[in-house]
Amino acid sequence: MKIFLIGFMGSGKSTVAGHLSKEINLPYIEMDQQIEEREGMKISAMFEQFGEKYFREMETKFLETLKEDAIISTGGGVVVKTENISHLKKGFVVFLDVSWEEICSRLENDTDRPLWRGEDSEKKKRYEIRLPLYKSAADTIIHADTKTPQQIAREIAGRLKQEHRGHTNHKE
Ligand SMILES: Nc1ncnc2c1ncn2[C@@H]1O[C@H](COP(=O)(O)OP(=O)(O)OP(=O)(O)O)[C@@H](O)[C@H]1O
Ligand SMILES: O=C(O)C1=C[C@@H](O)[C@@H](O)[C@H](O)C1
Ligand SMILES: [Mg+2]
Repeated sequence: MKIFLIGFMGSGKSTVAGHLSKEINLPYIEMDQQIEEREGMKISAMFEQFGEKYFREMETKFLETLKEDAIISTGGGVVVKTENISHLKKGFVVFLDVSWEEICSRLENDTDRPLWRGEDSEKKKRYEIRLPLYKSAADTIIHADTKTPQQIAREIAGRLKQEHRGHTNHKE
């Protein structure tokens, strides 16, 4: 089974993926990192040299070619292309829903994320545009503002069990 963690930059996808991996004993993949390895360059350099559109194409290519079962910590912008959402739908999609205020506090000193730069109003606009996209792509939504990464991982594991029971019941 593929479990996709989706959410805005700083929502905790990478952190939670590590905990969930231990909780359910499934390896986790860092989508951004895999793209960097394939392309042999950092995402920030990709944005600078080839632009965002190129990077978005690399995200689609990653999803198209993903074979193994794993927990996938996706890139924060994976939902901006409709085509990507149909790939996500082949797995179980978990949206880590974190408020704008909490995102800002978590990323206060971040300098590494190419789209976490510039005017606050631009960043907030991006967040607001994406919120409904994350929600509609999700099979389940976790409110993740005030819980620890471990608590969130356990909650996801619980929802996966529910999902599994649901499928089993349908067959009966
Ligand atoms: N549940 C949490 N509570 C408090 N802080 C958290 C929580 N989850 C993650 N963080 C912190 O928030 C920051 C961002 O987390 P993380 O890198 O996991 O987010 P991300 O969703 O993977 O971001 P990106 O999409 O940019 O890769 C980190 O400093 C992390 O330690
Ligand atoms: O929110 C976004 O669009 C991005 C988030 C990061 O995970 C990276 O995938 C990249 O920096 C773009
Ligand atoms: Mg991450």
